[in-house]
Amino acid sequence: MGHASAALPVIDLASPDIGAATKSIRQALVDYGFFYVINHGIDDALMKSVYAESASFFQQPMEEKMALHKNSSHRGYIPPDFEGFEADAGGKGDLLECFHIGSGVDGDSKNPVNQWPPAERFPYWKETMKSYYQCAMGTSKRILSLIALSLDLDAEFFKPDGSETILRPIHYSGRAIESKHGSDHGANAHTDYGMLTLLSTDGTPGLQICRDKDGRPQLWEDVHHIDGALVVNIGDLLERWTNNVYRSTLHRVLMVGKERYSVAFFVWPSPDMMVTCIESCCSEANPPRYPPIRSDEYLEQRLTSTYKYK
Ligand SMILES: O=C(O)CCC(=O)C(=O)O
Ligand SMILES: [Fe+2]
Repeated sequence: MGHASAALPVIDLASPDIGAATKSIRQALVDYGFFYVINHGIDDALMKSVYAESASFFQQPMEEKMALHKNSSHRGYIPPDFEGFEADAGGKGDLLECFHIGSGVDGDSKNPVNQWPPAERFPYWKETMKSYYQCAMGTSKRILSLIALSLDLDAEFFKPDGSETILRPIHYSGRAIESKHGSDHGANAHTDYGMLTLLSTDGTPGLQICRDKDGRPQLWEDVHHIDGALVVNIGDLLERWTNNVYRSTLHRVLMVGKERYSVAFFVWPSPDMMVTCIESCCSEANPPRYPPIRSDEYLEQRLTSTYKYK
């Protein structure tokens, strides 16, 4: 693609050497805000089923998909050109289409906000997505323990309870559709908002990171695909929590003239968690840059400025 490839570290989640894994994660998050994980515990067969279900949903006519249009709980189908990421240059929409599935997948009847494709036509959709959600949550917790240890915190510090976590199957058509904002990117340059993102792709290239968002010209590096590995990155909330010691890195997805599927999993802390500068990330010489904020307040602020829906 004519770009340099990012030399992201590969973290082996099955390694018994926790000290070494913790050290590599720290370095990765200081340098890139991104890394790969292998031996992550998500079964290959499950992964394939998620892609198969995702493809069968997105291949439907637009009217069928729009019947599950994103609701006021931000769950459901999001058509192309709908999101306007704050970080993008001219308010252009993304060409991707995606589907948001949140908690409540664990049978939480207090939170019945998810939408599901009709079971007659999609008999395995819900079960498949539920299984993936649970596996990805397990993997995320293991990664978050290592991140906590890398910050001299208790391994259980981040305690995601899943209530704000989102599973998001994504489809890029590969065609440059007629966009009302003139976008030509699958996903425009953005940072993720939350704590941690787990990303799986079908191997089609397009994902790029920019380590210095203020550099001109911006330098973009390809994140190449490693079979069986997941890409992990942190979001703005964790950057803020670490007083900018760990980086929430700008990334985007270019259209390469080929259809592309990916599956993102965005992990948030519990809604009532106070995000207060982590002790090992500040000192007298480097005082906290941000006031404390509740995790749910921060999420609300970010969502309100991203989505144009009413
Ligand atoms: O599809 C991808 O590879 C990246 C998606 C992404 O960055 C996002 O959904 O936030
Ligand atoms: Fe992202």
